[in-house]
Amino acid sequence: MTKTIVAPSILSLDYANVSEQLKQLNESKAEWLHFDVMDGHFVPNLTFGPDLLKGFKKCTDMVMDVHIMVEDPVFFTDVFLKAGADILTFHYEACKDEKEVRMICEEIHACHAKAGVSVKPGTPISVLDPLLDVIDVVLIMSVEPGFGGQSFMEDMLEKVRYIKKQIVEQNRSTLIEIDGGINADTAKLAKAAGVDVLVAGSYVFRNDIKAAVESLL
Ligand SMILES: O=C(CO)[C@@H](O)[C@H](O)COP(=O)(O)O
Repeated sequence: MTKTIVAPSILSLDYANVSEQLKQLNESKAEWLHFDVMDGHFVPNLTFGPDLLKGFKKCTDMVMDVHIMVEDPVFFTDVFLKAGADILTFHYEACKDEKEVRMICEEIHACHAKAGVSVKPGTPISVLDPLLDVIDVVLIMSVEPGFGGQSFMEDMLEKVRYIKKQIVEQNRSTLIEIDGGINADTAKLAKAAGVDVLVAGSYVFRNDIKAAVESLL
């Protein structure tokens, strides 16, 4: 059986209680911290900038899994790599063409970070087939990006099964990450379909953090 990684999404963190929640995260089995960057254009919400990422990096050794939901991935890639992203995931839909996706992934690699590419629910996952050689993490959105607390779209599991098959056939080590509506029940479905990394926001932060993380593994 392959190992599952849990990546709590700080979108749902209680910002009146940050240090206590970070302490609990550091004591939990979560290995990645999912940092959602939204520009108010690509998605209808506005979130965090690079200074916050720098701050979090000082408080935890967790892998910084930065997901940029932005219209201009070229500009923001550079900004968040400099701020310390370990994994930088951008959206396929925000790129002009396949060539641009490849170029951004190569820029991320040149900064010794891992490259992730995400697809919204309406985008066919097969668009990533010819790009798997440069993608370290495929991030499948299982809700419309923008907000935490939405319901899991079960039909996204078909995308997981499809891309898993491609990864195996192409003999790649690309990880599959899923984001949106993850709880103990949907995590089981996602893992059975082939997901390696579970992003969970409201489920983790609305419950006992350590127990919630453990229930996803
Ligand atoms: O990127 C997003 C939403 O756009 C996610 O990372 C959410 O933060 C996940 O939240 P839950 O669905 O787990 O509450």
